[in-house]
Amino acid sequence: MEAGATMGHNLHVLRVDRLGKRYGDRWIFRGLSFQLNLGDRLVIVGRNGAGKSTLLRTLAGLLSPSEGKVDLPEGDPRLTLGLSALEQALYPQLTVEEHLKLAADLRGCPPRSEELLDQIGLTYARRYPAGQLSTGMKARLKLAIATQAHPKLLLLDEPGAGLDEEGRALVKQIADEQRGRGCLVMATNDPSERRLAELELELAN
Ligand SMILES: Nc1ncnc2c1ncn2[C@@H]1O[C@H](COP(=O)(O)OP(=O)(O)OP(=O)(O)O)[C@@H](O)[C@H]1O
Repeated sequence: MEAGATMGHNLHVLRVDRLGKRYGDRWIFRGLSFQLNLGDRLVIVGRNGAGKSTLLRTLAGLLSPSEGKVDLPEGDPRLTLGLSALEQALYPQLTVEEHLKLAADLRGCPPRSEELLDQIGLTYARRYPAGQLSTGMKARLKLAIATQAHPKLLLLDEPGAGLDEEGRALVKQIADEQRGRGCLVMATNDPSERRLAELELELAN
């Protein structure tokens, strides 16, 4: 599959070349090639176990490819890449605002805490420890952490899971903002989230 404009163009944000990942001798996906340019939004769909999270984690550099390669945006990946995923751990004892500060410190970027707390609707919960947050509140905090440095490549794994209507509107807002900033890759089977992206890749194994 090839998404976005011409291959060989050097304005790409993400380029994936014959990418494959296997666990043991079982291939989860193989031969994936595509390119995303500024403003491109791609949704990855596929049944449970099809490999959506595995692909996102491989794009994020958390898993190494079994074959092929991923060209990430130029620059420090702590600033150019943001990932929000269900399995991502939060620190139960740290508060919402301490998470934002820690994430900013680790990235070496300004914390933007006030603005982010307001955007994710958690200003009232800024001093709650993460261990006391509901599922949807945790999902909102992960979105804030992923978008904190305005990454060129934003990777969202089932961002709407656990979110209420206002939380889903937040996902749409983030997807819209990302268009002007870089590109978005989102794994989801949710029909309303699928509509947020112009490009679609279906995984089947
Ligand atoms: N560390 C691992 N070792 C071996 N197999 C794994 C590992 N992680 C995932 N898998 C397998 O890889 C396949 C793809 O899993 P993955 O989580 O990427 O699917 P998914 O499409 O994101 O599923 P879902 O829609 O349920 O979130 C599954 O069959 C899973 O069991």
